[in-house]
Amino acid sequence: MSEPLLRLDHVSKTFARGGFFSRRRIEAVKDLSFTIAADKAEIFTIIGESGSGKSTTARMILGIERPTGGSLQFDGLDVGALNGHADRMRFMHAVQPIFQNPFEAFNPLKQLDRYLFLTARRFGAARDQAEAERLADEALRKVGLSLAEAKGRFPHELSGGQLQRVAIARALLSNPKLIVADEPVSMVDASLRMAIVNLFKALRDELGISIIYITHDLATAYSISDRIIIMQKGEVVEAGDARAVLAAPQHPYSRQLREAVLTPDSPRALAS
Ligand SMILES: Nc1ncnc2c1ncn2[C@@H]1O[C@H](COP(=O)(O)OP(=O)(O)OP(=O)(O)O)[C@@H](O)[C@H]1O
Repeated sequence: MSEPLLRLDHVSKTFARGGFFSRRRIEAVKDLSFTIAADKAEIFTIIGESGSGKSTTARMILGIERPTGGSLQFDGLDVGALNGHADRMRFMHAVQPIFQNPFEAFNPLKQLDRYLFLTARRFGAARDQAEAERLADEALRKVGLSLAEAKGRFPHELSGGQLQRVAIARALLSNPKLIVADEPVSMVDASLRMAIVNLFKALRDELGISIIYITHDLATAYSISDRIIIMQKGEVVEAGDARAVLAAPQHPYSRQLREAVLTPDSPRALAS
């Protein structure tokens, strides 16, 4: 079997909190292992209540936080110890983040097209302005927008949903293999959530990009996930194929997941 794209091997993260006399250890993530295959793109969902360790996991996969135990490998790179400019650049091209609040991802005083052109020059290998514009337009069209719609506009002139699409377009400019999306729709209007998460399906199917989708939203999680892990207090309490977890739910969270399928938000999930 070929090497996986991403391998988490008994990954843990412990934080120390408090002062000298009242030092407490917080085990944010305990003994987490999973892989994402290199040859088949998938949407891998991490679901769990607040404080279950989802964001800490995302931050370790993105190389922002170092694990205190275990190892994290991405395409032959040790993510916990990225050394040298070439390795860091290769990693940053291949793994792109999407965060919860798109308004925090952009400077409010900077026009959105500038971001896209800069990213196209830096990551997308555009050699001149015309090529940067072409690549930016191509990326925006993949998320249902166009350069004409974004040109000259500031972040506050777009809705949260549109801005999250621009953030996804920017991520696509580096041709990533993996997108780590941490609560990407929790600040987006409920009526637009499905449209954004359905975009992830298109990225998986049409561009072969794997997505790690982190959420506590059961309806969207059920609708788009190939595999799911359910975390509670830093530990995986249930894992497997999304439909299999739903077919035989063991954990209260998986039972809620089953009920979420029956909400008006996800009629398509029921029908499929
Ligand atoms: N930098 C830090 N220093 C100390 N403790 C931290 C730090 N980051 C996270 N924690 C703690 O680790 C635990 C897991 O937090 P984490 O943010 O990963 O959970 P989460 O599932 O993403 O929650 P949420 O959905 O609220 O973002 C929590 O108890 C949190 O308080």
